[in-house]
Amino acid sequence: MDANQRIARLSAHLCPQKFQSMEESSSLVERANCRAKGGAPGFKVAILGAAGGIGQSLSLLMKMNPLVSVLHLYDVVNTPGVTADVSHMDTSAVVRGFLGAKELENALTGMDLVIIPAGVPRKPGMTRDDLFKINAGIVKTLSEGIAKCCPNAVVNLISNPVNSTVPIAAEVFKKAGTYDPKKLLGVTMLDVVRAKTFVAEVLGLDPREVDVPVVGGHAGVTILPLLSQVKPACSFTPEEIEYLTKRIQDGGTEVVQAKAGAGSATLSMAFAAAKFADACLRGLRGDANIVECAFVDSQVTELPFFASKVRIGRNGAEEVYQLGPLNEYERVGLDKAKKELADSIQKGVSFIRK
Ligand SMILES: NC(=O)c1ccc[n+]([C@@H]2O[C@H](COP(=O)([O-])OP(=O)(O)OC[C@H]3O[C@@H](n4cnc5c(N)ncnc54)[C@H](O)[C@@H]3O)[C@@H](O)[C@H]2O)c1
Ligand SMILES: O=C(O)C[C@H](O)C(=O)O
Repeated sequence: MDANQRIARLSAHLCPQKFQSMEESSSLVERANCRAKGGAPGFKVAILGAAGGIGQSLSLLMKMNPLVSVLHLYDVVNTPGVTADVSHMDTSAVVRGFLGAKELENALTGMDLVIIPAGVPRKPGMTRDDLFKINAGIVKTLSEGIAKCCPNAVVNLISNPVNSTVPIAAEVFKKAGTYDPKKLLGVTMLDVVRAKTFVAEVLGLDPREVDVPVVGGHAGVTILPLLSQVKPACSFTPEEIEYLTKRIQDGGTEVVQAKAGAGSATLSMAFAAAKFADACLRGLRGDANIVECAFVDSQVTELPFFASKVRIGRNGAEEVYQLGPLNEYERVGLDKAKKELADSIQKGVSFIRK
């Protein structure tokens, strides 16, 4: 291959839609895969909704992750620009962009981890459930693509309402015969990130030294911080417990109101999603003791899905931990959380079963 041919191939690399022929396309993909294998052994990760508020920052952060060898960026708008931009970062992951429904299958084929921040965000006055109408259909379509093209991938689902979108994805996978409960994880990491920040503020500690389990789900009262289990061990006054619980439960609304119509949390969410994805990749690699909170298929309560600490291993969420001892305040909170969660889960299931 002469120098001109090499340049032509490399410039087509960013935008598969510009390939001249299938032959060129597959040879290029092969070449990129070789490069990924040779230069940076690692995982293949797709971000669906990569051009959005979360998606762009998350693309940046995943391009920085040394465990990622191939990064596929998919959206229905603006992926070429985001892909060109992120691909100039001098880290080892090979970045490819995919634009529109006709490229979804190429975006998904061969992926180890699929992260989904696709869908509309809240505006002031809305609940997460108000997003169901639009986001349920988006999550259904993307899940159908995953079932077809990368049924063994671990899925990190961010799109709201998480309490319903995770059951939607599960139902799609069940219908397709590909459901592995260990591989579908609703991302509640932002609740944990907030809880660590707010608790550390009260205790006067570095947030990185603090551990706060947050269980239940990802909306209002379904977000249940277990302040009695904070590490390092500490005690709070009843006023502090009330303040912290409410602030953690309303963290999303705090950002929605501050953004005043310009969307919801994107930067802190991308940070949380990147942290969570990194934990999943370390688990897939076989690292021991990777434990994070996530909204998963669960037998911890009578509900089919629940957020709690899970151990992430080579097969996904390999172990789902019990809640541990709760105090009276948390038991009351758990009852409220379960009531709302039951309806949200059923709404997701019914959307697919009709
Ligand atoms: N789980 C959490 O903790 C958490 C936190 C923050 C936001 N969210 C949710 O994440 C979602 C995205 O938020 P955002 O601020 O990035 O929104 P955004 O509007 O900035 O970006 C969403 C992106 O999704 C894309 N999209 C729409 N339909 C698509 C489809 N069919 N396929 C692929 N991409 C599609 C859009 O083009 C857009 O680029 C919202 O539902 C929001 O509520 C969840
Ligand atoms: O609050 C929202 O709508 C977005 C997200 O779920 C969050 O917790 O920030």
